[in-house]
Amino acid sequence: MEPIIRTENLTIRFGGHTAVSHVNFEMPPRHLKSIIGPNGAGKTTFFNLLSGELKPTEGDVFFKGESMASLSAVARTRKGLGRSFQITNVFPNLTVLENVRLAVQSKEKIRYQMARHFLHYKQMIEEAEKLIALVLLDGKEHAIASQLSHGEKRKLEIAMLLALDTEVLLLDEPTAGMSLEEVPAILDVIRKIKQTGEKTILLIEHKMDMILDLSDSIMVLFNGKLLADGSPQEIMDNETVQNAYLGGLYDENLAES
Ligand SMILES: Nc1ncnc2c1ncn2[C@@H]1O[C@H](COP(=O)(O)OP(=O)(O)OP(=O)(O)O)[C@@H](O)[C@H]1O
Repeated sequence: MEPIIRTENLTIRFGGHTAVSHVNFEMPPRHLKSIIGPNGAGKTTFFNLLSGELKPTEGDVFFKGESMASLSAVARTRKGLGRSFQITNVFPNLTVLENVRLAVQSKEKIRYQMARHFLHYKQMIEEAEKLIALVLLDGKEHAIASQLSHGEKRKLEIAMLLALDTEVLLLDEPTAGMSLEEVPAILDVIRKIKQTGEKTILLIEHKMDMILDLSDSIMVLFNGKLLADGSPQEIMDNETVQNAYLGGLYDENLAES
C-alpha cells in the first residue's frame, strides 16, 4: 500500500543544533503511529516539519506521493494533512458549539474559497454537534470555552481539528497537563476516532500505557534521529530502545506527565 505520508532525509538545524536529523519514515493510510522519545528528542519539531510550520534545512515531506516542500501549513491542511489546534486557536468567549461551528465554516472557506460555496448554517451546526458528541463533550455545547476544564479544552481542540476533515491528524500530547481522571476520556476519544476507520493518526505521547493501547506502530526519536520504528511489541523488545529510552529516561518522563 502506498504510504499516505513519508519523509525523506528530513532534517532541521537551529544554529549548530540538529533538532531533527535525516529522518526517513512512512506510514500507510488509516494507521495509528505514536512517536515517543525523551524530552528534547525532536518530536514536536518533527510535527512542525510535517505540518509546514517549519521548513526543513534538508529533505522533504511527501503526502500521497506529492512533495510538500513549497506548501504552507494552510495549504497542507487543505490537502488533508491537519495539525491539532492549540489553545490559542480557540475563541475563549465563545461557546463550544460556536467554536466548532467556526472550524466547520473555516474548512468550507478553505475548500471553496473561490466559489463561496458555504454550507448552510443549519448544516454546519449539525456537523458541529456530531463532532462534539464524538469527542464526548455532549451536554457542554453551550458552555463558554474559557470555563471548560483543561481536559475539556483538549477535547474541543480535537473536535475543531476533526471539523477540518483532514485525512491525517497530528495530535501533539493530547493529555498534556491533564489530571489523571481526565486521561481515560481522551483515550476513548482517540479510540473512537480510530474506530471510524477514516483517519490516519500520528500521536505524540509520553503515557506508555496509552501508547501501547492505541498504536498500530511506534517510532522512537532520540537526539533528533529515528532510533526505531515497529510494532508495539517490537519496540518494547528492542534493546537499543530499552537502553536509550525505556530503561533510563522513561520513568522520568512518566513522572513529569
Ligand atoms: N525554534 C527553535 N529554535 C531553537 N531550538 C529549537 C527550536 N525548536 C526546538 N528547538 C530545540 O530542538 C530540540 C527538540 O525540541 P522538541 O520540542 O522538538 O522536542 P520534543 O521531543 O518535542 O520534547 P518534549 O517531549 O519536551 O516536548 C530541543 O533541543 C529544542 O530546544
